[in-house]
Amino acid sequence: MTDLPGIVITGASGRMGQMLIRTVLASDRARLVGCVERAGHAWVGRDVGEAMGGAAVGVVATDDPLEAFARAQAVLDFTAPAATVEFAALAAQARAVHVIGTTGLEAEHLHKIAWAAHHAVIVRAGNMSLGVNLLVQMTKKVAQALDADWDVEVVEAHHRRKVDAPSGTALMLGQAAADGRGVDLAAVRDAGRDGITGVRRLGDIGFSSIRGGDIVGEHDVIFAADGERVVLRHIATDRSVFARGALRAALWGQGQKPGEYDMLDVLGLSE
Ligand SMILES: NC(=O)C1=CN([C@@H]2O[C@H](COP(=O)(O)OP(=O)(O)OC[C@H]3O[C@@H](n4cnc5c(N)ncnc54)[C@H](O)[C@@H]3O)[C@@H](O)[C@H]2O)C=CC1
Ligand SMILES: O=C(O)C1=N[C@H](C(=O)O)C[C@H](O)C1
Repeated sequence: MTDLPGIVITGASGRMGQMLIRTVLASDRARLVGCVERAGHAWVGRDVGEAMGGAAVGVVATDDPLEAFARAQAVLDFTAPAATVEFAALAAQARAVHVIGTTGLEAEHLHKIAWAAHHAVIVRAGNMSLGVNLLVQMTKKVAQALDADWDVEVVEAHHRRKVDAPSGTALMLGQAAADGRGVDLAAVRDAGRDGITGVRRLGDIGFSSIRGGDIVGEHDVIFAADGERVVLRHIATDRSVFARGALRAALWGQGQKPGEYDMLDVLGLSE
């Protein structure tokens, strides 16, 4: 039992944090050794099982990430960009595999994460589900097959509390379409249309975001031509799909060389 990889979960009280706690506790391939929340959070100092309204599980939430990471073989991190950058440096210091699910990361954050990956294994993906990662591959293939007369639009829908847009998944799908077409996404990205936008530019990849209620995560990639449309769709109905993917990534990362990986590497879907 004690030889199983020890897992620390950051952002423990969050929507994903709580799902990750349940997933790791239910696993016979890993053990929960720590949970981290931000300083001042009501969970700090409390057993996380009790904080979730159940029985004690023997893990008390801390606001000291380095102390927790030092006891872990992997860190599952679904928090916020500034926190994730800090955790990347600390996980590298502790030589723990850092699984990053956090989205909304910008160039400055990605640069710091890439630096940490010189010293430790990092697995990062805007979506850890098997289904979305298959959709990424399908999107690239369809984009390869269709010319720029097929307008590409990525439409995503999420719960009302999501803070970033377009979603990390939408950006992965847009990147896959751009890769399939052999173009630079930054040059063709069209997000946040409003007002007199002018006609659609040939070759652009458009993004639209819906926010409402408790939607877990829905993504369509639409290829629209004159007279016909191809629509690729993924619907997540339960956050457990992301948590299972994250735990799988943590186990896969044990013994890998330092570097930055994604879920296509973990799932063996890389080309
Ligand atoms: N890659 C994937 O498969 C998925 C990614 N996500 C992403 O994960 C992130 C979190 O999503 P949710 O759980 O819905 O958000 P949430 O807001 O419910 O949870 C975030 C948690 O992080 C904690 N946190 C923030 N700063 C912290 C710090 N410095 N130290 C410790 N804890 C800190 C907050 O207190 C909160 O408990 C988002 O970026 C979201 O887009 C969500 C689902 C799947
Ligand atoms: O914030 C969420 O909830 C989700 N975020 C990820 C994203 O930005 O794509 C993954 C999933 O769609 C849920």
